[in-house]
Amino acid sequence: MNFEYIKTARKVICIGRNYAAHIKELNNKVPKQPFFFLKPTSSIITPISADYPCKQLPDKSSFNGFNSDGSNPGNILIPNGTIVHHETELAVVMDKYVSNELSTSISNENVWDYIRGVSLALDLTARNVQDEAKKKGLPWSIGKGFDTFLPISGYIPKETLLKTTKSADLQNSFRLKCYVNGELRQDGTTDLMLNPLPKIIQHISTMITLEPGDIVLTGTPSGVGEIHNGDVIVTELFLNDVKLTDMKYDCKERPGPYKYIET
Ligand SMILES: O=C([O-])CC(=O)C(=O)O
Ligand SMILES: [Mg+2]
Repeated sequence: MNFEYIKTARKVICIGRNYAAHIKELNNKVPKQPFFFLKPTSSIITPISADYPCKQLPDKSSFNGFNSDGSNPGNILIPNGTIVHHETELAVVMDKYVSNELSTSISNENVWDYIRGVSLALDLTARNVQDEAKKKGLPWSIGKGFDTFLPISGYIPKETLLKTTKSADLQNSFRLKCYVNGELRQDGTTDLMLNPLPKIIQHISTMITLEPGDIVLTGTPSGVGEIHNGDVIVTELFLNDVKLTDMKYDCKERPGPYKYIET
């Protein structure tokens, strides 16, 4: 697995509410314009395996930088008092500076000129922290940005995608699955995105310039739900019927003094 790409991500930017069924399950409205939020790179973890053993962190620490190969093998940490939801998402890795693009200039055909490859991500969300922020007009940064809230897979270059499928229509060919303790919770396909990749990238570029290496999360399909200390989360990314990658994480209690208290 190649995690080198994580070192070049200067930001992680995410679209919210990009699948109709997910909007409905959380009783939200379809946005009139796409909207975005950021996740800090300090929230990134990568899977633990024989090749990538769990990092020994300094006392009390829940993030201490990336290994020289870009990995940060760790468990999902559940902060005290939070209700954490899994959101499995397709991530794309940018290959170019993209700034102030016109809506006519990025198409389904040329969008892959802007993208270096893809990976599989979990946009973990402290739903009660986010719900309070939504109600009070406060930022989502903490609900989305706790340490370990961005589990991410190794990188799949676009050349592999193009070799794996004969179809030129990559946008509509990915499938995402998420299991909690063996139970299938999410199973969605990227043809259901309300804003497809060209629109996501073009829109972001009109407000925030995308830089090579930046990671863009494309929104979650329906089926989000709670995860708790002791749960095992497995998520999978397919291109048509071919599994591109998967990830497995254990959930543990977050150490340290944080406890969710209403703002
Ligand atoms: O927290 C939310 O529901 C917004 C979001 O990230 C998504 O739709 O993927
Ligand atoms: Mg999300």
